[in-house]
Amino acid sequence: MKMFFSLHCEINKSKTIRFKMKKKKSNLCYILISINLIGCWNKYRTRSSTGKPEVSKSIRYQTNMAETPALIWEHEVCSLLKYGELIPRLETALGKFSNRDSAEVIQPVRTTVPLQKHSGFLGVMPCYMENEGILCTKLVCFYKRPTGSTLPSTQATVMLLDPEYGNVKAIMDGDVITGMRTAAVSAISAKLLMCPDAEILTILGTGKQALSHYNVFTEVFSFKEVRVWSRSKDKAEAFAQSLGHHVTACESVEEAVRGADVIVTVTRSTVPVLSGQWVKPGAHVAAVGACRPDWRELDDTLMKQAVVYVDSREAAVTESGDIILSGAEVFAEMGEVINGTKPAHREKTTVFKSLGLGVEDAASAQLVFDKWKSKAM
Ligand SMILES: NC(=O)C1=CN([C@@H]2O[C@H](COP(=O)(O)OP(=O)(O)OC[C@H]3O[C@@H](n4cnc5c(N)ncnc54)[C@H](O)[C@@H]3O)[C@@H](O)[C@H]2O)C=CC1
Ligand SMILES: O=C([O-])C1=[NH+]CCC1
Repeated sequence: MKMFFSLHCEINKSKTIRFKMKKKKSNLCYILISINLIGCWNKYRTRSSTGKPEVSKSIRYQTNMAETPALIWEHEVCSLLKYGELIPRLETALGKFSNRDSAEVIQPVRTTVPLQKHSGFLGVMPCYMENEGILCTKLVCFYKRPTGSTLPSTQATVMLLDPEYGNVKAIMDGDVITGMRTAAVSAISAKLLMCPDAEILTILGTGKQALSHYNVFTEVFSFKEVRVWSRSKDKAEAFAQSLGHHVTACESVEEAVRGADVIVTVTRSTVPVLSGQWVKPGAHVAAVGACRPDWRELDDTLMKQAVVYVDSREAAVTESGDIILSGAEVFAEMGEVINGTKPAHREKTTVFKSLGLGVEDAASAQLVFDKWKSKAM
């Protein structure tokens, strides 16, 4: 691995400046550090009456308190984030979110800016967890791509900030976080809501989320059968083969979901693909796609026959086409079930409508950062 050196500047009581060299892992880090140092020097140096540069109080503040942002790349996030550690952190975060205690979590519904020309949206997802000292925001662009498009459906970046000073502590890849935290939250919903003897898992869709969902569901549970479906049989077969010979590619949604105990919908569809007619009574559905008020994955029959759980009530009634257009009632948030304030109806057909929350990104990013720091030491 390439090693770079970063320059660290310290100011002692006599206002003399010391520069220290420190090993860093990336050249971009090095560039950022240099920019930061030059910027902070230019901004905060003052001229004394003798015309010589003098260090003001502000630079002491800046150099002592502000740290150079860490840049944490996709492969690093990938190697640092493990479901075994992520899942408990997300359960805690969802529980705190549902307490609606502003000292625990402040997390508004994401702001979305339409990118009309590109059939997409920029989502801004801030979150502050005061008691834990976590201030975070994710920027995520997501798109309604035409069939056959090879462009990514989502691209995300996560930023962690120091809540006291407001400086950025870390900028990290958000794609792995988005893939893993979304799948982990679906697995939490299944852990709480699927029937205890669940044997058959079906995944509708064969993209990024399909893969992260397959990974976590097979790591955490022991299904006897896994089925996958995609609009193109070839894609479904290629996906099934890439996962192993125990995975079956199905021709139709109906064939894929009949008799399944757990169904994960991870498509980019904007119209219903899953009908309640085909869903076994008592099955659990984790519905991950359709995150705009006019997008659907599930039909009205399913939405009305199921007990509906969500990640956030506010987000559900603002962003979920499956909830808004079906008129289905939200029974509980996942966090309420975790907190024990709402029951988990395992015996009934359940839908967990996932939209994705900033608090999930914040908890995940802090975990990545903690591990990155302990490795860097
Ligand atoms: N709830 C959450 O927290 C999150 C939700 N998402 C959403 O999850 C969905 C999947 O995301 P990715 O796996 O990253 O996307 P992807 O582009 O990697 O995969 C999408 C899959 O949907 C299939 N598909 C596209 N149009 C379809 C249609 N009309 N009917 C049936 N299948 C169709 C594609 O063939 C592909 O298999 C997207 O809607 C995305 O916006 C993404 C991230 C987080
Ligand atoms: O939570 C998230 O990152 C997203 N939800 C829908 C698209 C992206």
